[in-house]
Amino acid sequence: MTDAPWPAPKAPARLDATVTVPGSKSVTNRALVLAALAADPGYVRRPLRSRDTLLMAEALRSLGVVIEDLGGPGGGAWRVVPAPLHGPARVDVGNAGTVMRFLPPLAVLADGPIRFDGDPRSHERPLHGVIDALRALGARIDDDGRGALPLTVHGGGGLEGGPVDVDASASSQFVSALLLSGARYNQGVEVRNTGRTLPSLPHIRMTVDMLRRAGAQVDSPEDGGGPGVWRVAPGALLGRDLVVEPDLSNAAPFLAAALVAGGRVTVRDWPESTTQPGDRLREIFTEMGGSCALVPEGLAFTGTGTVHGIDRDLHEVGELSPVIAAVAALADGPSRLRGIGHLRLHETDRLAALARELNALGGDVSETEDGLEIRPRPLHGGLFRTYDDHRLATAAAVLGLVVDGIEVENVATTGKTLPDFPGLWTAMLEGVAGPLASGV
Ligand SMILES: O=C(O)C1=C[C@@H](OP(=O)(O)O)[C@@H](O)[C@H](O)C1
Ligand SMILES: C=C(OP(=O)(O)O)C(=O)O
Repeated sequence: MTDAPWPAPKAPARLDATVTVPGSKSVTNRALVLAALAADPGYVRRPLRSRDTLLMAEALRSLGVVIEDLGGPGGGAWRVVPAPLHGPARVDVGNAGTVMRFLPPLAVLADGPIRFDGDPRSHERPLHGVIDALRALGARIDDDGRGALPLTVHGGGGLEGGPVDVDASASSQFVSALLLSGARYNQGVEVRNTGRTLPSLPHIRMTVDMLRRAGAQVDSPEDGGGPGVWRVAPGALLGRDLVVEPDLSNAAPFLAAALVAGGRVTVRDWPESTTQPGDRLREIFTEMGGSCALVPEGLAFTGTGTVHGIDRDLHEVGELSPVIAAVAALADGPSRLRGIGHLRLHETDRLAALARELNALGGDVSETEDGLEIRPRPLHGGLFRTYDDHRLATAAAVLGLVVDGIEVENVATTGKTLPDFPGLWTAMLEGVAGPLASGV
């Protein structure tokens, strides 16, 4: 990346903005997969159009699925017309966990070889849970033996399916991946997590919820289905007409802005009920000193500029950690962020990157085995390196609101899940931020 660093803007005295956050990555990519596997056409409205979701759409198209862009305001809509899945095809996963994990279980249904590859980092991210499980269920996969990309799935036009053990301690996406395609296997699928831990449970709940809304019969541990066991019965999936919720994890930096700079930021169209982990921000940022209310327009979040430290297990909401760490570095007391060892396997080693970059600005952050200890100290300006990680870049923008001279390396990396983050951020500081979503 050769672009000049982005000078992160300082906040005005008091924020007062209403923000439209684009659609959820996790919902958009699940919706695309489920629509592609359905028995009839469906609509994905207000989809996120970012690198991760465009890669998903392109991958499905390369397998024969028709995805028509209907355009329209507020993200517009995609019409998804399922079709028999064909190989040979090549899938570029970029560095999207959802693409590299969700699509191999779908590719086994195709009638030819599907080659998967992506960014250099995608070769380091764990995929063994998906590869081993698919092999145990009867799939033929060629890889280089590391349990990672690149690989070829030799689609045989179907899969027997049935019970399978998976160690999902490295990523909840292993479980979600198998469940999403499981209804299309002859026997369905029964996934048992053999790992000692399981991150990001809300994302598995999202998978279960979206499968059920598509007509699948799913048992989960939460309905007494046995600890760590999920079952999807074989059967057809329905095409849906679905409106994608705003991405609440990407709402994090905007809410954090009100917290650290003081003032109010309202995020439009905050869902009343959701499986997105970002909904926990209401509680986490309230504990850190803010207050919030669901108002007709969305979630109104108010801060004073004074932030408190927290001691919290974040394993269910790991993707919120980079922004929480940035806020914690500006607090009036220390923080311990626990239960997030799996973040070492995300877009970058997020624990190492956050500690290194915050310390380079004068902070006092240490890595623990499963998290971070953050002892706030006055920070100074400097270059914040982002390691091709969208959430490192948005975390740096939060620091820049109150610390002079923060420059963010490769801010364009935010495009993984957020189109035009700098534009949205600047508009927030000017008090507007984003087109009205209502009426879409
Ligand atoms: O299923 C999903 O949509 C996701 C699950 C989580 O992955 P991990 O369980 O690997 O943390 C999360 O961090 C990621 O951003 C999105
Ligand atoms: C971990 C993340 O992404 P991915 O879907 O690539 O795993 C993330 O968005 O924080």
